[in-house]
Amino acid sequence: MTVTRGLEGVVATTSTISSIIDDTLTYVGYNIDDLAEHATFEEVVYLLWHRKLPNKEELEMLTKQLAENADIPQQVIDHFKMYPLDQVHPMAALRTAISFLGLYDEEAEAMNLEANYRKAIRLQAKISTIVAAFSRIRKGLEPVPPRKDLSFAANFLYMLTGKEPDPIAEEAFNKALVLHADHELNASTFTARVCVATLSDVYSGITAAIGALKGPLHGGANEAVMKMLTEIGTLENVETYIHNKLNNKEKIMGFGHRVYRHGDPRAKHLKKMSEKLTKLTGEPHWYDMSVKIEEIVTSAKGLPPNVDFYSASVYHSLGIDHDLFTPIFAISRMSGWLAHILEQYENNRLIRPRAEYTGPMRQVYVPLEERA
Ligand SMILES: CC(=O)SCCNC(=O)CCNC(=O)[C@H](O)C(C)(C)COP(=O)(O)OP(=O)(O)OC[C@H]1O[C@@H](n2cnc3c(N)ncnc32)[C@H](O)[C@@H]1OP(=O)(O)O
Ligand SMILES: O=C([O-])CC(=O)C(=O)O
Repeated sequence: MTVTRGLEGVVATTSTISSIIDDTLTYVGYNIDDLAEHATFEEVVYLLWHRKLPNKEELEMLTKQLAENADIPQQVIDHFKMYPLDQVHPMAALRTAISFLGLYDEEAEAMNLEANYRKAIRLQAKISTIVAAFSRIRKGLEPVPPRKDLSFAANFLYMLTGKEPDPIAEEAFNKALVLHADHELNASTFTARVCVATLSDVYSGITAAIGALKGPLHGGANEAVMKMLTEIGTLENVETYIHNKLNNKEKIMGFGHRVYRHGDPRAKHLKKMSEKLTKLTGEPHWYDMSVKIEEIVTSAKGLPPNVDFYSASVYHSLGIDHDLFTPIFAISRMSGWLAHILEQYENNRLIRPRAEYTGPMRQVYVPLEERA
């Protein structure tokens, strides 16, 4: 048996959703740079689910469906109020809430394509409301109900704060959502596909995916980046802090990638946004520190920043609590997970690799009373 640790380089499926070829990322063949510049998140959701950009009517229809399905059951809100709120991470709350939400979906167990598509709309619509409601409840505030007249990006920021975001914040948040929407067979998407390949239901697949995204080697890195920036505190401290970490063989969060060799094409967009937004909020030091960290890590280790690195200072500049950074990643990636889940169902085969056994062999069973 040949063991490929971490399944590096293993091609486990075909897919028509997104591609990473020669460090270029596309969604259904559209370069991420064009989508980041021009597309709304709603257009990207349509693209990932239908493999074509929507025309005007198709986009209006999806936008309307997302707006009409954004309310969440009162039971989810009441459930949040029962959590030990001072110790629950929002990703744990989100993971639990999505699973809980499935209990109130009459079609949760239905396995036909139409029902699964309707569930996709409901999940994409409700995840923003869930994250925003949890954030408010843990602060002792009442949730703000979703508005049907706002874009997906603006509606989330509105539900979080109770105030309509300004156009700069809406544009930045929309771009961040577009950039995070899908990424081929990343760990959380693979998790979702493994789960539903047993013919388990959509809610189970998404719950599993959220669990995988939570870890700091994957989506959790964006929160960890902000923790690092906060710990460093000033530009003068960057050099010593980063060199100490590297000397101790510790990883620098937000750097490196399993697939990209010369850099993550999403990072440059987030870097530009970070520069603009940190200046606007009068906190340019977050950007300056990030640039300095990038210089040191790139020259010492040859590792460029990934999507999580500059997104940290972008979300911070939008006034978002640091432990909501990964749930926000999940709001966007929900679109990709659902596209992959639907694709998996279309042409399913159980995903079941092998393990090379390296433990002891030919052991002799000893009765309990004779064991040392
Ligand atoms: C949305 C996303 O999921 S993007 C990724 C988000 N995760 C992070 O930013 C966490 C930090 N980065 C990492 O841990 C890794 O680069 C990963 C998990 C992204 C990719 O991991 P892998 O492909 O398995 O690479 P692996 O962890 O084996 O690293 C290879 C070598 O580069 C080093 N390395 C990789 N990333 C880093 C890093 N961020 N800082 C320092 N060294 C690193 C490793 O220490 C290792 O060195 P060695 O060969 O001397 O032991
Ligand atoms: O593809 C990966 O391994 C991780 C990643 O960048 C993502 O999920 O966006």
